[in-house]
Amino acid sequence: MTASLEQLRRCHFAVDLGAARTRVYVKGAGLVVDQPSVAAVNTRTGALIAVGEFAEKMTGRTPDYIRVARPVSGGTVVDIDMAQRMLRQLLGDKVRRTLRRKPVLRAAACTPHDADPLAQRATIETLVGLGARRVELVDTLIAAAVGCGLPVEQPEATMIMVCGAAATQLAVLSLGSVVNAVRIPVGGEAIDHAIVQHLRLRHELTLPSQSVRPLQLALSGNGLTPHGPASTEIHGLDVATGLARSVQVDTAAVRDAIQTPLTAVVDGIGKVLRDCPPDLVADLADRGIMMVGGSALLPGFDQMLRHATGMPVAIAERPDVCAALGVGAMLEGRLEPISLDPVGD
Ligand SMILES: Nc1ncnc2c1ncn2[C@@H]1O[C@H](COP(=O)(O)OP(=O)(O)OP(=O)(O)O)[C@@H](O)[C@H]1O
Repeated sequence: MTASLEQLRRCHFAVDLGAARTRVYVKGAGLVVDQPSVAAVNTRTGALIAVGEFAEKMTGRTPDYIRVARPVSGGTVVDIDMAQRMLRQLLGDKVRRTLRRKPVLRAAACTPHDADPLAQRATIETLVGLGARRVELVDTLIAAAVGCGLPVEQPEATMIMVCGAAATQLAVLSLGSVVNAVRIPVGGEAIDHAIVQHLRLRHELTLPSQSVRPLQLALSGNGLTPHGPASTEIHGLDVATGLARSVQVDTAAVRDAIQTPLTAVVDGIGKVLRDCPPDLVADLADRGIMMVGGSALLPGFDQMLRHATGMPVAIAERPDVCAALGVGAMLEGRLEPISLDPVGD
């Protein structure tokens, strides 16, 4: 599915439409958009009121006539029209004018490794609606690996773990291709959800829908590991009375609450390694796993994986924007193509 480096070099901009955030890389200008994938619409007039950070702030605080929409769900564009309007607004007039000047506008887009043809079509249509005459698709796993500087083009194994909002994708790469990959439908959202449920059931506390990142609150410091704080104070609303209340939450209990989603991720690592050729697995014992994606920032997640797998685990320098920077590097021609042409007899 991944386009060739030659095709990507001819693209003018690249888009990574994620369930949580949208990133746009414009050739020659760098990362110009990194905003939540959210749009707010006036349902009476159909007009777009806000996009990105501001629209996200509106979530849960809107009157009847304003709808806050998320056009991307589970890594797939579910509302093409809304995604186009959101992207147009996020790009702004200046960037759009620059792109419009290209005689044949070419775009690249990151797509999950296992995206089905319908999901791929939806991404392509979204960008065609923005004026792109050709759209190249790039596997998010490869883009992220390039973005964090892994030597993907070498004949040695590298393991990348893209920890997104809706899903975690894991792959072993070698010679510029995916050798084996899995997609686990567990990401930052599932972990947040597990904590919200825990607070509701154990402490009868609800958290305002979007104002706080429940995870950050509950796991302040290094809460995912036993070395973190023993308890942490959380502010929320009492389930029964609706009044504001604060509780001391035991971090060990929170750790247990998120064990189920995190176990699925550990199982995924085992699954990828089991189906890999032994030589590549041997490479990985030294090289380990590289974590990218926003959820890689979950405090202590890397230590937990290190403990569970016994492998070295590292977090990329800018984990959240790796995929966008990786596809950007391909657009700028910073990646040398590997030659796998027949060498002759
Ligand atoms: N510092 C942090 N600590 C914990 N979680 C974080 C942090 N920063 C971001 N996240 C989580 O990372 C997720 C967003 O990651 P990212 O931007 O990679 O997602 P995405 O690319 O939009 O998602 P997907 O790849 O699933 O479509 C959110 O669930 C968010 O809660």
